[in-house]
Amino acid sequence: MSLLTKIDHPLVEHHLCTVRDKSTSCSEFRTAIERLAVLVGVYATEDLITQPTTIQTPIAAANCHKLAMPIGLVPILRAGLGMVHPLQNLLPDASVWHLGLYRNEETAEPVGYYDKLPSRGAPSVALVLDPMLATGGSVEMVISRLKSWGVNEIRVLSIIAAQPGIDRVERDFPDVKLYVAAIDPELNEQSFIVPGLGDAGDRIFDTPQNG
Ligand SMILES: O=P(O)(O)OC[C@H]1O[C@H](OP(=O)(O)OP(=O)(O)O)[C@H](O)[C@@H]1O
Ligand SMILES: O=c1cc[nH]c(=O)[nH]1
Ligand SMILES: [Mg+2]
Repeated sequence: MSLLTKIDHPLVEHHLCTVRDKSTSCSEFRTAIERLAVLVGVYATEDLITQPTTIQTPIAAANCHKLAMPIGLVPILRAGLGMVHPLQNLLPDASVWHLGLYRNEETAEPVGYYDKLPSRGAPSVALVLDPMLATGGSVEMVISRLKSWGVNEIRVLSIIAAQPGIDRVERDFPDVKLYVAAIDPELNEQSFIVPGLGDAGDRIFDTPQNG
């Protein structure tokens, strides 16, 4: 059974046009990433476990359901920060655990530079946030770290994922669920996703690297 969910939804298609377009402004890009993160987030949380509870409305008692497990959001710095607020809105009680990685420009291998996870207290479910899954190296480094921390269930939320990166994560971590808005076929020589959207972190934070 594949644990990959590619979200087919007209709103996803619409907002993907905005993030892919090189003429989209930085603020429009951020907003579209947030809208896509909500859409991916809804699908990535649709089977979270809830427990029954009774709520007193102004009229009568109502049978309701509350989320039953501690959930952690794990944005991969920097670009993953662009998905935090929309997911926090959906999951206001989730804790947020930051991990900082960048890709070496020559090798495309991930380099870790920020990790303050405590030795204990891992959430039951971790939602890893990163708009881009290219070679899969960054997300695999994070998955390994979360597993060694003790997270039981890991779900990766991405906006655009490349097929080679998906294949790699499915091969190395068959228990990890992937939720993506788009699957692109390939990577270029610099390991950028084709057609992709360029460098997500630079477009979110308006830090162009080449002019
Ligand atoms: O699947 P991979 O080949 O590892 O590539 C994906 C990673 O690359 C980007 O981060 P980047 O290194 O550009 O850092 P940034 O978010 O600080 O821009 C992106 O946000 C992912 O974290
Ligand atoms: O295409 C890519 C690949 C990695 N990181 C990005 O931001 N974009
Ligand atoms: Mg980047």
